[in-house]
Amino acid sequence: MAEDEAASAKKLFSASDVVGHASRKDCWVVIHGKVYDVTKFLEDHPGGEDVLLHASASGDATEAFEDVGHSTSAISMMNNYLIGSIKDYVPPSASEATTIGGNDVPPNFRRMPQKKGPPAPNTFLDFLLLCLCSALPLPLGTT
Ligand code: HEM
Repeated sequence: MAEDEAASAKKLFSASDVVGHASRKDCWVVIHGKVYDVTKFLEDHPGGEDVLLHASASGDATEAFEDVGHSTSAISMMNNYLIGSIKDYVPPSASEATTIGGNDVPPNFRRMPQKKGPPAPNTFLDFLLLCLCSALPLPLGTT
């Protein structure tokens, strides 16, 4: 039946559940809202254990994982380490500054950089033009 699905759904974790599993003896990574226990994979990971530990400590390894451009065989290997998924997962693309469970900042509290709009380009020119126009005498009745 849907045993595969049930197996891959596994446990539901909250963002804070995954905090504190970033050591050589206990290393979880969160990728696309799924939680992987890669402790046993650390030594075998072709990219090295340090990147996994670092990605684990960052709270959400999705971007780091995607940046590497893992092969399809790497992606299919991931199932071996799947232990569950994150409840109410907020993808990192929704906020670059937020890390899941990184520091107890709620996902909807984001410090987005305030983008300043460009200054109005012709304000000064408008001003000059106004001065010029009001300084010019109107040539009325000069015929
Ligand atoms: C369960 C999770 C992961 C699995 C199963 C996995 C598996 C693999 C595999 C099989 C490779 C060899 C190249 C390939 O086939 O694509 C690889 C390379 C690599 N992985 Fe991972 N990986 C995982 C997570 C991560 C994470 C979270 C990072 C974080 C940055 C990472 C960084 C790298 C790097 C830097 C390489 C080396 C790429 C290269 O030398 O070209 N991996 N990984």
